[in-house]
Amino acid sequence: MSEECIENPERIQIDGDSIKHRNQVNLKELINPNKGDNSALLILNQKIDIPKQLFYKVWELHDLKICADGAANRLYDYVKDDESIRIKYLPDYIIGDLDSLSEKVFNYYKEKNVVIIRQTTQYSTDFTKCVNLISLHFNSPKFHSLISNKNAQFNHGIELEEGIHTLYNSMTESLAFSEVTPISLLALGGIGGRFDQTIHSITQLYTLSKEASYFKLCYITVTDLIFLINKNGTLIKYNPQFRNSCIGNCGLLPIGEATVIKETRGLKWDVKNWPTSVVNGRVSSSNRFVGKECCFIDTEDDIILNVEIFVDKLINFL
Ligand SMILES: Nc1ncnc2c1ncn2[C@@H]1O[C@H](COP(=O)(O)OP(=O)(O)OP(=O)(O)O)[C@@H](O)[C@H]1O
Ligand SMILES: Cc1ncc(C[n+]2csc(CCO)c2C)c(N)n1
Repeated sequence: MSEECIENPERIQIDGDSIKHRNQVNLKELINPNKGDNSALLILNQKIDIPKQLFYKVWELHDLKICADGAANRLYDYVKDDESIRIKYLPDYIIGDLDSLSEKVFNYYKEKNVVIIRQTTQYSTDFTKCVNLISLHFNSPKFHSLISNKNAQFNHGIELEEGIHTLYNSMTESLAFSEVTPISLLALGGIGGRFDQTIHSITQLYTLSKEASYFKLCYITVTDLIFLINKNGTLIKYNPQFRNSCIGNCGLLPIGEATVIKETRGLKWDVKNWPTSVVNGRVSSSNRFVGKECCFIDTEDDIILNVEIFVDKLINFL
């Protein structure tokens, strides 16, 4: 079959119910998780730059808050000198090799009984340590009994080098993925800044999709939401007012591997049988959603989607 590309009007009706799809993503739920999911906000080590109102709202909307190492400095600094606010926004965990966590911030959160776990391995990033910890938090009774041991143990009884990874690996042996409650994971600070860190963040989308698919990971930045679209048909749903006010352009980005976009429905430029590849310079960038309430993306392999967001407007819809 030969490739096609058509240009649609600014709004078209797409009947999502009549399209066979294996996966579904609700755009708003990437930020405001479905109540049936477990949810976590992961703060990575970059200056927090989203508007304060939005940050505090997103904080409230997530069950668990985790700082990757020096991200705790960023959280501490975000509230400037307002102690009455700082005390309200205590993370549940700080984890990492602790090379970037300042002594002042370490002492502050330690005194407030935040669980601070040191993991010294230089064979995984603090990001991965966080992701393993989040899964243990929601799925491992053994991890909970370690953490809740009131006899203050060194490093909460977790082996210093890679105890979290060891606990995680032994937990996954007996974990039936299909029975695990989905974890909505919103990550702040993983994109932009240092490029190797940014690419590492993208690898996590693929890794979790393959190895821990109960995670629904999405990055939020001041300009974008970035997440993975599973192959073989995904319906992306949104409220029309939300789309009109908060959403701009989008890009279908075959970062991990070249693929074929079998079909899209509801994009400004809809394609069929469209080979896409970074190497060959064929990427659907600067596209946008024109389906009134949904659009459909069907690819032969997983692909990354970025969706432009207007952060100042988002707060009105959360
Ligand atoms: N500039 C950045 N851009 C994107 N993500 C970042 C950046 N800096 C840190 N991060 C994320 O925050 C996490 C914690 O940051 P931290 O400074 O502790 O990094 P790290 O894991 O010690 O890495 P490195 O030793 O390479 O600096 C990192 O694992 C990474 O996921
Ligand atoms: C092939 C290879 N490349 C780089 C590193 C270094 N490294 C990877 S993750 C990490 C921790 C960052 O906090 C460090 C230092 C390695 N171990 N193996």
